[in-house]
Amino acid sequence: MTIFEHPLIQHKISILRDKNTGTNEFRKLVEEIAMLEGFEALGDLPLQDVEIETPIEKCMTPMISGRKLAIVPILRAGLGMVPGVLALVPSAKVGHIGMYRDEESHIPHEYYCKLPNPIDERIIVVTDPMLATGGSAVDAITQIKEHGGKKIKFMCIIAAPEGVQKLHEAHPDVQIYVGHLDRELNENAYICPGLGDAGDRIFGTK
Ligand SMILES: O=P(O)(O)OC[C@H]1O[C@H](OP(=O)(O)OP(=O)(O)O)[C@H](O)[C@@H]1O
Ligand SMILES: O=c1cc[nH]c(=O)[nH]1
Ligand SMILES: [Mg+2]
Repeated sequence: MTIFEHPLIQHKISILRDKNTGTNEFRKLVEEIAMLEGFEALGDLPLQDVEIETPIEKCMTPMISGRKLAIVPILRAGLGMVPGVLALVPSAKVGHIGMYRDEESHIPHEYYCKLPNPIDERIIVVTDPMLATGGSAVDAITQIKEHGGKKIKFMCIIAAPEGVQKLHEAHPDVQIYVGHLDRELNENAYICPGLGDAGDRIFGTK
């Protein structure tokens, strides 16, 4: 697991946590944090030499192919992180997995899945700002693997220790990137201190 200690990420997460931060600012911050996290998480994207002609001469020079990356947000809240990663790799493919957590049982239910096909050769970055019980991330990644996904990274903004443990146990091959590791879950399976309901704060639905 990688926990980002960069002061810019920590500063932006603190503003996210503030209950007085409105939708517009919250959305921008989620996007910016995703870009900062993505810069680090994509440090192993493969390069290939391509021929470029500079004003001086032809040369072989390394480039990233967007065909090597798929971003898969877990709806809804994971959508907020997509523009930040796309800013880094604009031609990446984007899949979607829709999951909602039952309010009583906290068990995730999948309601949508559309992934790039084929997906097996791509580095896949699954985005969701919140890793709480871990149920949504575990099920989404299981679904991606059933579609052939192999090289999977999970990127979140805030995680609870319970979620990290569950995700690591279920998918030990998945690299987990966390903006901040929080204290614990409360009786409603919300992260403490957390930032509340990320989906509602991104989309202004509360
Ligand atoms: O780790 P877990 O315990 O599964 O909880 C985390 C999930 O809960 C939230 O989604 P929610 O069900 O609120 O859906 P939403 O994104 O549409 O608001 C959040 O965005 C994660 O997907
Ligand atoms: O704290 C939490 C837990 C799950 N989902 C959220 O959006 N926030
Ligand atoms: Mg929600």
